[in-house]
This record gives sequence, C-alpha cells and structure tokens, in this order.
Amino acid sequence: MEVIVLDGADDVARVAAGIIAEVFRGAPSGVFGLATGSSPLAIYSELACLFDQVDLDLTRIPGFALDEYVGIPIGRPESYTAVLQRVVTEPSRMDTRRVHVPDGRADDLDAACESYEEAIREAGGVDLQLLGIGRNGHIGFNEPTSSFASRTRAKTLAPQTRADNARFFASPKEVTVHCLTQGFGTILEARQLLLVATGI
Ligand SMILES: N[C@@H]1[C@@H](O)[C@H](O)[C@@H](COP(=O)(O)O)O[C@@H]1O
Repeated sequence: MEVIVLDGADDVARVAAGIIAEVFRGAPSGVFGLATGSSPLAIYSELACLFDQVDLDLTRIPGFALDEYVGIPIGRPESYTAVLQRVVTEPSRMDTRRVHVPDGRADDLDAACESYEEAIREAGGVDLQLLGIGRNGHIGFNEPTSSFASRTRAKTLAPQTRADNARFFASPKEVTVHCLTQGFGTILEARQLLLVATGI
C-alpha cells in the first residue's frame, strides 16, 4: 500500500487522475470502478481534460458504480445513476450502455445484486476502483462493522450517512433509508484500489 499526502484537493485530483489515466491509457479492455461523493468530483473533471491532452480514451471502458439508493425515483438528479451520468459518463465520453449502477428500483433486490456481481465477473473484474470514505468510515455504502467477505447486497444506511448525504437532496427526509452496495469482498477483488480523502 502506498500513502500519498498532498497539499490540497487540487493536487489530489491531479495526482489521482494521473494514476487513473496511467491504468487506462492504451488499455481498451480495462474496467473502471466508479465512486460517488464529493471527493472524486475534481478527479473526474481532471480526467475529462486528460481526454484531450493524452492518449486516454474511455469510450469503450466499462464502468461499475459502487452503490445506489434503493427506491429513488427514476430521473431524480440525486440518484447515483444520474450523478455518474452527469459527472463522469458525459464529460469523460464513456458509453452510457457500458456504465453500470446497481438497480435500486428492482422488485427483487437480491436478484439485482446477484446479477450485478455477475456483470462485474463477466466484464473480467475491476482494474482500478476509485474510493472515497465517509465521515463514519463507510466505503461504498459499507457501514462500519460490514464484513470483509461481503458481496453486493441491500443495506440500511447509518443515520450519520443519511445526515451527511442530505446535502445532495432537497431535504433530509428525501434521503432513502436503504441502499445497494458492492461488498468489501467485491471491492477487494479489484486489481488496484485508489482511495481519496480530501475532507471536503
Ligand atoms: N456512497 C458514497 C461513498 O462511496 C463515499 O465514500 C462517501 C464519502 O464521500 P465524500 O466524503 O467524498 O463526499 O459518500 C457517499 O456516501
């Protein structure tokens, strides 16, 4: 494990985008693990700029999100499906059809989680997984005490996480109680993990 301490969020974005670009540059078959939250936003902006500056073409790279809210109405801008479309897929010119998010609106959530795991396996596994970390230490939506062997599954969000994420919603009441999240067991199978913490 390498720990890189930098002066500020701008430097984190630049260095992290460079690491990501290094993995996917000239590797049309790679798989990109996508994170949400505030910390990755500047990284995605940097990546979108790199598209024009270096030989970085993400148009054929599949992406897999870590998590999604359960039951959030289609089209809501707070859903991670919408967020990733807005902040990564469009600016980085990824292919919407190749960017996957757990289906938080499925009637059968367990089946949706199983098929998500299957889709990651079929894609050949994640080459680089970008991660943030929540105030209480959650990763994806794996709250503290989650098993390191856990797979994609439905979970209940901790009150702290709902309160923290309320800033993305019109009101705290709109933050859903349940979510789907890749498990630690799923995340740890990625060939490279890049966890960023900027305190913003
Ligand atoms: N589901 C995401 C997590 O994957 C992320 O780690 C967390 C912290 O994000 P940040 O502190 O960067 O806003 O936000 C959300 O809860």
